[in-house]
Amino acid sequence: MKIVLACDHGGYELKMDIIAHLKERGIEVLDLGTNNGTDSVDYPKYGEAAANAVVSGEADCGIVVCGTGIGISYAANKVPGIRCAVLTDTFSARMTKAHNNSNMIALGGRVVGKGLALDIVDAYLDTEFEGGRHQKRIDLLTEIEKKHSK
Ligand SMILES: O=C(CO)[C@H](O)[C@H](O)COP(=O)(O)O
Repeated sequence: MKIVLACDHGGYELKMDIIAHLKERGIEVLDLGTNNGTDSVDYPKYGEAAANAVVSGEADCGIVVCGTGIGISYAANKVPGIRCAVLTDTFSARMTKAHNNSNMIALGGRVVGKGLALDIVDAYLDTEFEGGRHQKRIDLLTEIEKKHSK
């Protein structure tokens, strides 16, 4: 499995903690920046870049981090085919895979601490999509996307 990560300056430290954790788990990582927490950068570029890596198949899923997780999730969700959830708890982390089959998650470096963030990442990665009635709902989401991309 290969996971793409990207962040802005507000998410840099947490992203690096997540990368270290993923490597400990033996997971391959693609890091698209930003590369420090001091220079101010614009989260839309990083969210889009990570999302592109997911929809192209270069990565299996993505984790993006900004100050709150919100702005960078907006950017990722603008890319057709992306379902990116902002997460602050482990129950939602499990559900967003089991029910929503999210292919990206977003975290806030100024919101969640390292311990909780790593638990969220593990809960997301270790849960399987349940399919069934949930697939029908995801298909409905895709229909909305298609309708509005004309
Ligand atoms: O959380 C974010 C977007 O949702 C950004 O990280 C945040 O807005 C950056 O703020 P600043 O430029 O003041 O560091």
